[in-house]
Amino acid sequence: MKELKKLNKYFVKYKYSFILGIIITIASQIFSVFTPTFVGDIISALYDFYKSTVSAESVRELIIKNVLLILGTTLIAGFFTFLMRQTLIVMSRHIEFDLKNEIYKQYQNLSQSFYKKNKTGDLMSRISEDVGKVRQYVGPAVMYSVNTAIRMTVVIIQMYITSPELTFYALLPVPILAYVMMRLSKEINNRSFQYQQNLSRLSSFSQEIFSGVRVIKAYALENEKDKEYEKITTESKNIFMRLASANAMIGPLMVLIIGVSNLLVIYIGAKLFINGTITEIGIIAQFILYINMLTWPIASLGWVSTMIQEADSSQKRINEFLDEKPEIVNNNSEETPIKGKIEFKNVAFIYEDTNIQALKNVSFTLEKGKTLAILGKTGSGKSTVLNLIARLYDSTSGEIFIDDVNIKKLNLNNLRNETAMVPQDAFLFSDSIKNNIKFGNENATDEEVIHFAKMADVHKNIEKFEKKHDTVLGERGLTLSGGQKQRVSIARALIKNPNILLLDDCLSAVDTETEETILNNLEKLTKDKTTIIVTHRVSSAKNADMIIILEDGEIIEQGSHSELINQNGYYKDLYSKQLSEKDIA
Ligand SMILES: Nc1ncnc2c1ncn2[C@@H]1O[C@H](COP(=O)(O)OP(=O)(O)OP(=O)(O)O)[C@@H](O)[C@H]1O
Repeated sequence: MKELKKLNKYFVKYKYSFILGIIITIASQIFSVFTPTFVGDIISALYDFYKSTVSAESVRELIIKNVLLILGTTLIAGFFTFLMRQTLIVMSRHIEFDLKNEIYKQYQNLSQSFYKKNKTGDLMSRISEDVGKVRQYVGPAVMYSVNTAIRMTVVIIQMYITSPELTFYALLPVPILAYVMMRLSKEINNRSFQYQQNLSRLSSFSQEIFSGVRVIKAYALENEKDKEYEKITTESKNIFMRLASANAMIGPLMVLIIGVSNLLVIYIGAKLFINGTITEIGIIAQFILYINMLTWPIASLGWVSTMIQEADSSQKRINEFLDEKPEIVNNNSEETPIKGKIEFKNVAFIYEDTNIQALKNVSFTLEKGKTLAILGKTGSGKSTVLNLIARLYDSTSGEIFIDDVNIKKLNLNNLRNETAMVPQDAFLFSDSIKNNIKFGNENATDEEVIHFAKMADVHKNIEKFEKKHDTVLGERGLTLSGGQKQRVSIARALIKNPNILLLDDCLSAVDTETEETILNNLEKLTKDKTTIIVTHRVSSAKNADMIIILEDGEIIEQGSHSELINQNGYYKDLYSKQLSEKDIA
C-alpha cells in the first residue's frame, strides 16, 4: 500500500466526488437493508393466518403493502447504486486521465539516457497496462471496499437488532468464506501474473517477427520461427488452463459456503423458534436473505485485495519513472536569445551506460554564421559533438559556450528552438509528408513546405506520388527510400529556420549529384547560420570554413580544405582516395 500513497493527491483533488460517492453508497445500502424485513413480515403474517390469529383480508393488505415497499426501496437502492457507479467510477476515469498525462509529461522531460536504459515496450506498458491496474484500485477496488464496509455494518446491525443469537450462528462460516476466497484469489493472481508474462513474451516475439519479416524471409527462417511461436503459445495455453480451473472453483465454493450458512440459519433458527427465543417465523427467512446479501461483498474481499496488491506493484513501477530526475534541466527561465557562436573548451564526454569515452579534450571555436565539417572514422565521436551542442547530454568535463555563455546557463527551450538537428537515421512519423516537414515549424504555409522541399531536393520525388505532399508515410502508407527520408528530414530542419544547423551524416544515402545540389542550396540558405556537417565525404566538407578530423574522440587535424590537403594526414588520404574513386566533382 506504500506505493499507492502517491495517489492520495488525486483523492484530495476529487474529494467532492469521493465524499458524494460514499454518501450515495450509504443511502443505497440503507434502502436495500429493508427488503428482508418486508419478506420476513409477509411470512410471519402467513403463519399467523395459518394459526387463524389474523384475518385473510389483513394478510392480503400487508402482502400488497410490503410488495410495494420492496419494489419502491429496491428501485431507490438501484438508482443510488447507479449514482454510486457514476460518481466513483467516473472519478477513477478522471484520475486515470490525470495519471496518464503526468507520466507522459515526465517522459517528455526525461533525457536521452533514460530512453537508452528503458525499452519502448516497457515505457508503453507503464503508461497503459500499469495505469489500467491502478485505475482498478481507484475505481472498482475503492467502490467495492466502501460498499462492503457499509453493507456489512448496516446488515449486521439490522441482524443484531432482530436476533443477536441467530446473528452469531449465521455469521460463523463468514471468516471461513473470507479466508478461502483470499487464498483462492491469491492463487488466481499468481496464475494470471504468469499468464500475463507469457502474453507479453508472445507479443514482443510477434512484434519482432513482424518488424524483421524481411530478414526472416531472406534467410528462410520461417519454419524455425514457427516452432518458437508454437512453443510460446503452447505454454500460454497450459497456463491459461490452470488459470481457468482455479477460476472454476470460485462458483461451487461460494455455493457450498452459502449453503452451509443457510442450513445453520434454518437449523438454529428453527430451534430458537421452538424454544421461544425467536417469536416470529419470518425472522428465519429474513436471515437467509441477510446471508445472501453478505456473501458477495465478503467473497469480493479476496478479489479486492488482489486488485490492491496488483495496483500497488503497478504503482511501484510507475513511481520509478515519476521519481526519475531528468539529467538535462533548464537552469534559466529567462529568455536567452541564441545567435550561434559555438566554443568547446577541453570538452570530454563519457557515455554513462557503456562507460565509453566518446570525446577527449576537444577544443575549437566556430564563429556565428560559419560552417564546420567534422570527419573521422566511424565511432570517433562526431555525432557526440552534435549531441552536446543540442544539449541532449551534458559534457563530463570541460565547458561548452554558445555566444560566450556557458551552455548550461542558457534557457534550454531557446537553445533547442534555435537548433535544428538532422540525425543520421532520419525518423519520419506515420503522417503526411507535409506534416512531417511542418514538424519543424507548425505555422509554416504550404508554399514554404514546397520551397524547403525544393531546397532539400526532394520536391521532384514528392510530386511523383499520387497525393503529392499529402502522401501518408509509415506502416500504413508509403515507404520512402533512405535518401528520400534524409531529404525530407533536411527540409524539416530548414523550415525551422534555426540559427544553428546540425547535419549528422545526412547526405550519406544520396548520390553525389543530389548532394552537390543540396550543398549549393544550403550554402545560400545558411549564409548567416552556424552550420556543422558531420560527414564521411570530402565533397561535403571541402567548402566548410573549418574542418576537424576526429580520431578516438580527439581532434587530430584542424584547418581549412586547402590547409589540410597540404598536410600528410587523414584528410589528405581521404581526399586522394575519394578523388581516385571519382567521388569528387
Ligand atoms: N547513446 C550512446 N550510449 C552509449 N555509447 C554510445 C552512444 N552513442 C555513441 N556511443 C559510443 O560513443 C562512441 C562515439 O560515438 P559517435 O556516435 O559519436 O561516433 P561517430 O563518429 O558519430 O560514428 P559514426 O560515424 O559511425 O556515426 C562510439 O564508440 C559509440 O559506440
